[in-house]
Amino acid sequence: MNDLTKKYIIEQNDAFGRYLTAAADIKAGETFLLEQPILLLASNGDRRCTNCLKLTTEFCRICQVFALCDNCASHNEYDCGLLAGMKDIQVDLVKENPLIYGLLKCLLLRENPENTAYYEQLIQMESHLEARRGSEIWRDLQQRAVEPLLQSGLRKYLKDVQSVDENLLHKYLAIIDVNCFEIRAPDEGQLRGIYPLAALMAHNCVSNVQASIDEHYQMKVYARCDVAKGALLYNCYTNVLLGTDERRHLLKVGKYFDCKCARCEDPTELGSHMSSFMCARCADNKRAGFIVKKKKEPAQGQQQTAKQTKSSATKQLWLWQCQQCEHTLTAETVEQLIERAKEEMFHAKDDVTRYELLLSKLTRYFHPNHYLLLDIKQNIAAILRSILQNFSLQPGRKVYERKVRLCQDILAFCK
Ligand SMILES: C[S@@+](CC[C@H](N)C(=O)[O-])C[C@H]1O[C@@H](n2cnc3c(N)ncnc32)[C@H](O)[C@@H]1O
Repeated sequence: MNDLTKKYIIEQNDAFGRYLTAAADIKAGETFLLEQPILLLASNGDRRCTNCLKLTTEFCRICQVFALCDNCASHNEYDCGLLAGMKDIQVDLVKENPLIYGLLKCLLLRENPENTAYYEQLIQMESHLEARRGSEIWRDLQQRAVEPLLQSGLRKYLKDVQSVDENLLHKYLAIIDVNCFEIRAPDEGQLRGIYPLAALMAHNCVSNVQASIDEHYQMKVYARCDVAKGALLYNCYTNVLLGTDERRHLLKVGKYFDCKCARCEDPTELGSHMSSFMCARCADNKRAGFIVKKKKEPAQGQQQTAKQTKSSATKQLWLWQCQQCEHTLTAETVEQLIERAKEEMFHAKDDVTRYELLLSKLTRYFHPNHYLLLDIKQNIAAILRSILQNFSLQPGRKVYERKVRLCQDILAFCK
């Protein structure tokens, strides 16, 4: 390891598990962590060449298990040799279930004596195995990865065979889901990478670090702002351009924790109003009022009755209320407004005129900074980009101006 190891410390507490803090002052823009992945995996059941990671339908002629494209002569010698020696396995079962490859890569890391240290790092990672047990994702992966792998017959060729059971395989899948970084694939689509040190950083919806991954899959993590010695190094695990409810939901179902960062806890999302609505009553009175989601003050003596379900109790903890006039919206109305807007966005797909009309219509109900309006702006900007790249369409000055304006609006949120 290089000198950068002096820039961070691994610590642990009950709230976050393990996390990183700054071991010294880190300046804005300064790189404090460089890391290579211990695993690179295809996403979404894609079939990718195990060597160059491009999409392919070809397989290695020697081991016959891993995908290998025509442009690549070979892949990892140890993996290929071990698999080639497994004479009576059901190769078709492996090929038909591409999610098996993630498991296979974890098992091969465990097998290879040269990779013991990497495997130790992998198996120590947070899995939230018990929270996943029996869930929908558990059942789905049981069917599409765990069972086919166990039925393929390759288990008997692995060391310490008794320990290679459903539990271990689900643990691998859970570790990947909780810890992976999304990476752009060399052709199209996404890959998933496991970077054990970078994965230790705790989450915050306003991060103080930025991770970038180069074409050789090396990750570089640098500070987005000055970070004082002793401060936590926070990465953002989710899309910063989503509203609080959406971010919290994704973090809960994907990473198994309730985000309590300052942005999630603040009804105005630190003044950005990315989840706020326009108050109709204030608009009637010719003033601007914004409806935000606030925690309800519990009435004195009010207690949750045994009959209340957990979700109804959770809903009752929140209130959508105007900061100016205290006018309220019910949670159902808010849900409907969002669902209807999403439906209309779906139907406007790829049509700039429909998007622009929708944008001006929704501005009556949603705060101009609302994340759905931002999403529409991004969609319009993407369409305008392709128009501007096509000189045969002879785009006029207005198209350029609109594109610049939209990009300025979007960039304002990325600071
Ligand atoms: C990528 S791992 C981070 C490393 C992990 N803490 C460990 O000990 O291996 C993500 C997990 O860390 C914990 N975590 C990260 N950020 C958190 C936060 N802001 N609040 C609560 N838990 C957090 C959660 O358990 C989450 O599933």
